[in-house]
Amino acid sequence: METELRLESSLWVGNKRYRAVLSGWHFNWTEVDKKNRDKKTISVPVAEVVGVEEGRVEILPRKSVEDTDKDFTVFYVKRSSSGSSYGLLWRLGRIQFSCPSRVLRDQWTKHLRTALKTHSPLRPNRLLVFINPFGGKKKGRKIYHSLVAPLFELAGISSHVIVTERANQARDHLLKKDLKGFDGVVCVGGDGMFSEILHGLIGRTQQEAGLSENDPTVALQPCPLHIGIIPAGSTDCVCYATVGVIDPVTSALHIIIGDSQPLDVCSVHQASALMRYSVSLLGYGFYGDVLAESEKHRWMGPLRYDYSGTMVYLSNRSYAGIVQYLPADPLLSSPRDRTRCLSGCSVCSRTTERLFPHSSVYTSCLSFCAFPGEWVSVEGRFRCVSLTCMSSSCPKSPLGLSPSAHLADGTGDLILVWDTHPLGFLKFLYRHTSTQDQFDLPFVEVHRVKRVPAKSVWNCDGEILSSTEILCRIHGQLVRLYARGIEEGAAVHNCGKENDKCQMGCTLIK
Ligand SMILES: CCCCCCCCCCCCC/C=C/[C@@H](O)[C@H](COP(=O)(O)O)NC(=O)CCCCC
Ligand SMILES: Nc1ncnc2c1ncn2[C@@H]1O[C@H](COP(=O)(O)OP(=O)(O)O)[C@@H](O)[C@H]1O
Ligand SMILES: [Ca+2]
Repeated sequence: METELRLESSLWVGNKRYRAVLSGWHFNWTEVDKKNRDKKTISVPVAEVVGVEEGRVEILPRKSVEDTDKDFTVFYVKRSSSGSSYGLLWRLGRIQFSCPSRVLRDQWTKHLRTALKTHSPLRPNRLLVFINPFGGKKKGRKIYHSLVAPLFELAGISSHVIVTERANQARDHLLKKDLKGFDGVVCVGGDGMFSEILHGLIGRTQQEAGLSENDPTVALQPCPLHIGIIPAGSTDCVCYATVGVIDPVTSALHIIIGDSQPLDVCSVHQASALMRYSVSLLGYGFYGDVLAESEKHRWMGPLRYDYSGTMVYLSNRSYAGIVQYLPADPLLSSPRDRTRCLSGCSVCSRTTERLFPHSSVYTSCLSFCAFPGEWVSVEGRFRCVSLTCMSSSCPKSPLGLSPSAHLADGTGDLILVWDTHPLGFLKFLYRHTSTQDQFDLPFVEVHRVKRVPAKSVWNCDGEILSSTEILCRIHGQLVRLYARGIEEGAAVHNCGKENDKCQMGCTLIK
């Protein structure tokens, strides 16, 4: 049986005395007053300790070490509310302890480092980092070098950094080059850059497994490498929907501590050829037109979407189409159940039990054999048709395209917006920016699905598809991100209590 590490000592922080305790999953320190009474305790899960250094160490504004032999510094994750966003900001906390002897100091640093390894086994040692210097406001390089690289260095992570010189360079690198020794791949950029990494890693994994991505019936192999996203793009939807905030430091800390968030991926085929993979918005009609229009105005940066959205809305278009879908099991969850997929979500973990560790077998089973229900077909004129494997929340729409969608349940939400008068459609769009229910409109339908074939023109995570007739299939938990889902600050939960998870692990939408 594994012996639990426990260490308890009286240590000093400045001129205050503390009782520091390392036990099991937690490291905590309590100020003790002159009469030996306990004051405030700070408790940090060992998995959230970023690093332990001998001496008195600072990393900001630059690294400095005062090499004293009785001191040690602990860096850890500190949370703060993010104001407008739903998730929590993570910041680097720091505490400098003084020990009565060097022997005790060495005991503390050794025990803490051992505990770190034991309690967070997915911490990366070596990362491959791709920076898109032209994403978003073109600040990718600066964001990485000033905010992220010092944290990686502090955590002892070595990174191989590639600043891309062309589109698809990151994807091609992942498909062809030696990836031995890397624990994960990090992209610094937006959803387009993430999509390159996604395609490279899924493609490489299938190549190595001898599987054909062109076969829509094949059970794809899950990717062994984790993906980290440092947001530096225009929409940054995948980051927002998996972390809850667009903040490079928060994302870097999730990478460092080796958080792991599985993600559903939708494969998009035409006839017997793979077109793309999608995790967020696969959208026809309005969203396809906005993307096509926005590509002409890339020079505007992120504002191109606001401009193009307005222009496309004013053009007042609708499209004839046929959409068929295979509904998911309604007993498991529904897109109208008013829950949210948050960190530790039980709907996703129930699926996890079935998918891991033999995910390929069960993915195949869920999609082909064990799945109840029949194909449903709808035909008519649509303003837009969207399929999303996750909520697709982003700063423009904090609850997202489908607020109750799940990151890793093996399903996607299909949103059908029938042709309607312009003000009705504006109401639908506007509701995305607030907490009002965009599905509670007579011309909107939402279905939780496993597969969809359709005829249209598509925006696939920010890329235009050349074909209109497509077959989509959701592959549960095909990739894993360095993230943990959204941690909510002060939310109202199913049980009615604040800041207390309900038994389902989900919370009511505010
Ligand atoms: C009257 C107010 C209207 C507001 C409408 C708000 C609806 C917003 C939903 C946005 C969902 C975004 C899903 C993510 C899409 C991205 O993959 C894609 C590419 O992003 P990037 O690589 O960072 O450029 N972004 C888009 O397709 C932009 C859609 C904007 C629609 C207005
Ligand atoms: N060096 C480069 N030059 C031009 N395009 C690039 C480069 N690196 C990546 N790209 C492409 O730029 C597109 C947009 O990148 P992204 O980082 O998502 O920014 P944004 O969110 O502003 O669209 C992606 O599709 C990606 O393939
Ligand atoms: Ca899903």
